[in-house]
Amino acid sequence: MESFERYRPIIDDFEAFLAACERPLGNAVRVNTIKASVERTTTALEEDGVAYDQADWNPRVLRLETNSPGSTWTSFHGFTHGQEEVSAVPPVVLDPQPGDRVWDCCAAPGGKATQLAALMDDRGTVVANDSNLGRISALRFNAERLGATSLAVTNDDARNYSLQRFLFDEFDRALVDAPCSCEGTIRKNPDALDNWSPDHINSVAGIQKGILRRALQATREGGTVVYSTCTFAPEENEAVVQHALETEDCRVVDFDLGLEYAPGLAEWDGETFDSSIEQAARIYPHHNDTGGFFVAKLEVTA
Ligand SMILES: C[S@@+](CC[C@H](N)C(=O)[O-])C[C@H]1O[C@@H](n2cnc3c(N)ncnc32)[C@H](O)[C@@H]1O
Repeated sequence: MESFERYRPIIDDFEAFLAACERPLGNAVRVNTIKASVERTTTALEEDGVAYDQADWNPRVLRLETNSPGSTWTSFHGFTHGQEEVSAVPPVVLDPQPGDRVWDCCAAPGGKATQLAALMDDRGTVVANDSNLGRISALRFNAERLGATSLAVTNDDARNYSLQRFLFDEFDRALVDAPCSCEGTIRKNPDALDNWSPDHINSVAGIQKGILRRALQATREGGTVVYSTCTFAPEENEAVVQHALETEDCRVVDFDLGLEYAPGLAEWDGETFDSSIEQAARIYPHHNDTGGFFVAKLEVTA
């Protein structure tokens, strides 16, 4: 937790933040509406004797009072998918519509890609890409288990992704759920900070900038790109969005979310960020008793 000291000046109620980071995270699932409605799923959970709480901001997210959410009847049947509550936020912010062409640039193991397909009623195309071949099998498995037939899986580096293989030459929307230093997963994974270092943060920030730029280039004018990480480091969040504003035709836009969060930072370590980045969301563990996430929404302007 020592590495979090650098965030003392920017996090409100820092002691509450630290205390929340030390508490283990409860189990949450997302209802897979491709296979079953929320009502059918909650009825099945009740019949199974599994207690749950529906998230205020999203009725499709259920907090389960069981230590083995993967062993419930609803999970066996693909009605639910184990997914951290806060991890369900970026697809909701992207707001894909049925029929859209959506690129999930960093998709494995597929929690958000299958959520995107569900939000689109499984109509349209979700190109679920990941550069790590070892994680692709989990992505395929989850797509099949959850019945997401609109998913097409590719295995490439998103930074120089080619659209030549498709019958279209741009996407309507893209999600960059970037590889990151994972500080915000500390409640789920107490070892998350074992490999923490400023060098690692800076090296992953370079990859993030490349992926976000490519996502913006591959999305049509007026289309939407959501950039998210499960980390607090401003080098991987506001600084990456700032780089995109300086190098691509895009702007940061506002969004509504029924969750508590802090705004994007105005400055960090001597770097001043564009004021529009304050519309991004910094979701801290002490805000909603979740993990940590950063989410920014961008619109392609040319
Ligand atoms: C935070 S995880 C994605 C989680 C996923 N969105 C989900 O909800 O299940 C980041 C992913 O980025 C992938 N990745 C890392 N570098 C990449 C690159 N250059 N291009 C595409 N994917 C990359 C990693 O293999 C990893 O699976």
